Amino acid sequence: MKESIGKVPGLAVILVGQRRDSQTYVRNKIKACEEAGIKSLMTELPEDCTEDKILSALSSFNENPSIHGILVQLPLPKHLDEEKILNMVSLEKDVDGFNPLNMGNLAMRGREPVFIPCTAKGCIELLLRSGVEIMGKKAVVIGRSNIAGLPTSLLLQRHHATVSILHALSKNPDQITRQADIVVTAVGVPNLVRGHWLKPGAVVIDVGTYPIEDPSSEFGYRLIGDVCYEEALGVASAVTPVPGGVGPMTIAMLLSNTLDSAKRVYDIT
Ligand SMILES: NC(=O)C1=CN([C@@H]2O[C@H](COP(=O)(O)OP(=O)(O)OC[C@H]3O[C@@H](n4cnc5c(N)ncnc54)[C@H](OP(=O)(O)O)[C@@H]3O)[C@@H](O)[C@H]2O)C=CC1
Ligand SMILES: Nc1nc(=O)c2c([nH]1)NC[C@@H]1CN(c3ccc(C(=O)N[C@@H](CCC(=O)O)C(=O)O)cc3)C=[N+]21
Repeated sequence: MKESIGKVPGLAVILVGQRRDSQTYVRNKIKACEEAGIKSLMTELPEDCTEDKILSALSSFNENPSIHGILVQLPLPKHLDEEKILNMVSLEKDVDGFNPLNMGNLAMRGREPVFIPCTAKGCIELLLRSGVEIMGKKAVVIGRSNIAGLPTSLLLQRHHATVSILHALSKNPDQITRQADIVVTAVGVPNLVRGHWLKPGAVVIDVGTYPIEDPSSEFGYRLIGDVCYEEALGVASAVTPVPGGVGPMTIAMLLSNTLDSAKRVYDIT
């Protein structure tokens, strides 16, 4: 019998407000935890809750020895100070990697973050497991948000890609993407990346998800990505689908970070 039996990884999730997309993502994360044998603890707070309420929930999770990972679902309602809240998540339990200190360590040479943000880690994992070489390759990341674009560009850089970052004010984005071996897009604009934006043989990772009405689907909507999938398939060597691509990888990396955190606490290698 394994020594680790009885030592169960624990994840605490804080969800503030009633956003339908956030509720879906959190539900998916909790379901994945159950399937993997990770104990999850969910705190739901109303849209108008005070910052103190969240900080005190975080403080109790930081102290709780059976919680190894803490996740504050983003975005938070406007009246809350996101930086202050994320700063409160203990570095050792920051399985989302969104504590500014973790993010800073991801950006700085010679430093190691305790955890790498899940979407970025999921994108790199997809590349590595598909045998796509990153070192020395030209990568373009479209989008520079703290949650997706920025950490992905930093992580590609850590893997020695030559990285360009495109954003809403970039001019002639297609000319830049056409030079790229790897294109990661995290914008949320459907069909932004067309077939002619791509170099033949490029690898395309589509992080974007945009809900469109679809009465025939279970929840009345379905998700589409940033990439014009059919066009891209005709030019690229590989394209990740939406749904069923980066989304599930993000969740898998959350579980992986939570497990790593628990192993560290229980001193299991
Ligand atoms: N599958 C998953 O696991 C995840 C999916 N997502 C999805 O990824 C998408 C992006 O999310 P998130 O990063 O949080 O979104 P944000 O809105 O925070 O960021 C969007 C980024 O895209 C840039 N942008 C906007 N319009 C354009 C454009 N026309 N051309 C180029 N860049 C543009 C913005 O530029 P600027 O900085 O100049 O404003 C910004 O950097 C969403 O669809 C979201 O649902 C996000 C996280 C995880
Ligand atoms: N603190 C925090 N951490 C996050 O990691 C975080 C967040 N806040 N806020 C929002 C974004 C978005 N995100 C997704 C996770 C899974 C899917 C996912 O599993 N998508 C499925 C489909 C889901 C569906 O059907 O709605 C798929 O693409 O196949 C999508 C998006 C995590 N985020």
